[in-house]
Amino acid sequence: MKIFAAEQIYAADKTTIKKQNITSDVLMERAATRLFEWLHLRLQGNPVKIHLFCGIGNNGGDGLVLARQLKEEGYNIAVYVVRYSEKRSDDFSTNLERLKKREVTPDVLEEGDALPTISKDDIIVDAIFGLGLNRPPDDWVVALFEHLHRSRAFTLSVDIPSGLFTDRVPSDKKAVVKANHTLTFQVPKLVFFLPKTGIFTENWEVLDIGLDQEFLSTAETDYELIGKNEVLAFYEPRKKYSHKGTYGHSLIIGGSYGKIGAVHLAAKACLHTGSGLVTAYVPQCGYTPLQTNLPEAMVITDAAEKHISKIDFDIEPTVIGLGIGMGKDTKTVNALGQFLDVNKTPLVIDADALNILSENEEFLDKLPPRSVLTPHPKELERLIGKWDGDFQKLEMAKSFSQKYDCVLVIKGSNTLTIYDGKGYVNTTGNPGMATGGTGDVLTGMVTGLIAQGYPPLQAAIFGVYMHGEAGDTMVEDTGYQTLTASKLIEGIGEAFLDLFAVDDDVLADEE
Ligand SMILES: NC(=O)C1=CN([C@@H]2O[C@H](COP(=O)(O)OP(=O)(O)OC[C@H]3O[C@@H](n4cnc5c(N)ncnc54)[C@H](O)[C@@H]3O)[C@@H](O)[C@H]2O)[C@@H](O)CC1
Ligand SMILES: [K+]
Repeated sequence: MKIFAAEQIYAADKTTIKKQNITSDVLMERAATRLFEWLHLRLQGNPVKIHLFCGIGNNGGDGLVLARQLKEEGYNIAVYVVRYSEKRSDDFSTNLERLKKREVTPDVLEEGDALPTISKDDIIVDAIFGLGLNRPPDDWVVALFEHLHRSRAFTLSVDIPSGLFTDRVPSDKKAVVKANHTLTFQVPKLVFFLPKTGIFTENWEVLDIGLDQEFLSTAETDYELIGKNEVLAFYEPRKKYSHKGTYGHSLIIGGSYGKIGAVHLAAKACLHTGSGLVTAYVPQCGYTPLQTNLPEAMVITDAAEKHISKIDFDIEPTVIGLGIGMGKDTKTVNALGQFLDVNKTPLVIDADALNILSENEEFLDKLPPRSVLTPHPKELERLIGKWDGDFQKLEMAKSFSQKYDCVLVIKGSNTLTIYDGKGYVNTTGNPGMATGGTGDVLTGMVTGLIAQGYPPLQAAIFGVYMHGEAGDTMVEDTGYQTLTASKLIEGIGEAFLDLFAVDDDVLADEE
């Protein structure tokens, strides 16, 4: 699913109005009707108090239309106009008049006014600012936001939590409404997925308001949301007349004394993702544990006992996963530099190899085109430098990926894969996966996909999705705290099966 920038949404709005020959007022009515339907379906006439806070722009207009429709259905509402500006949008004004005709006169809130009492069992509708926010809200509006937050009432934001910009991180956390749920129009917004801005809404949901399909399907966007539909397009079925050679040979290079488990996890995940053959290249201390515990993998050992001192092998791997548990011993650093001088095989690079690259920038020029780098936030910072906010981080990551022609997988709650100026936002995964070894599993999975012929970008996007899906499947049995990297590997099979699973609802309909 595409993620549109605010300007594109305004343009989609305009095109829709023109092509459907409607007024903006009709579009607002349609959008707010979707909000009403959402609430009405859940509340079924429940007399709970609903406080609607409306700004003076079109977001506020949506709130006013919703208030009118709730009133007509007999709901217990209180409406407030948050007058943070003298200006009013036309559709706001039209709908204010319509509401007044239904004998609902909103309370106007201005600087210095007493704030309404809200009980924790009430519902707040936040229609104060939408996509049009262009500067931080005034202090008294921030105080209102804090008042809403303190009430602990369920807060439903319209389109976007008020105070959240679409293109930058707010400098003051208090200056944004904390939404329990956001009903966003037509398309998800990038800010829902970034660590410093995603925290302002616990959940989000898209409401289809019938914006012009042609515009939506033809527009190019800088970001895309990756769910099952997107990755299904990449999936390569296993062929009947195939053999292990058909699915590539992965080489996992890494490990050091005390960190052989990382290689074990990566190699095992690589096998579970479908790599035809997997070989591990480890220091000698890794030989016995790997041969004992992972019989499917072959093992080549370095001359050194406890760390990699020279990367030297006589096999021809399809792809190499590099760096897990490798450490940064001087000999290892030299070995990596010499290896990169001669290597032409596609690479997936993680962990200590990333840190070595950060400390030896000249190595970056030696990477084969479209190498996949999988940094967590700290490793990313070492690679691309410090950033100021999530948006600058993304721009810096894009430049880095362009400069070195690499696929950059920024690991996090919503892992973001960057390549060729575009970002792919993953939707699977959960906090249970914040545990040692899950990154090694991801490296193994992406390596295993490239081994089977998936191009590096698709392997990264698909691997990240499947990794998260495996975690989501397993956490249902383990709970967050007990999910481990080994468990995650067990979930990879389920993640593949889930790609083609038929929804229970569909089956129920057929019965
Ligand atoms: N295509 C869509 O997605 C649709 C969008 N609609 C709604 O329209 C919204 C956008 O409406 P607007 O463009 O009117 O934007 P807002 O409703 O966010 O209004 C902000 C208004 O306040 C001013 N302003 C911005 N920051 C301020 C600040 N810190 N202090 C004081 N004033 C400030 C702006 O100049 C603007 O007039 C969307 O978020 C959505 O809720 C819907 O009505 C219908 C369709
Ligand atoms: K809002």
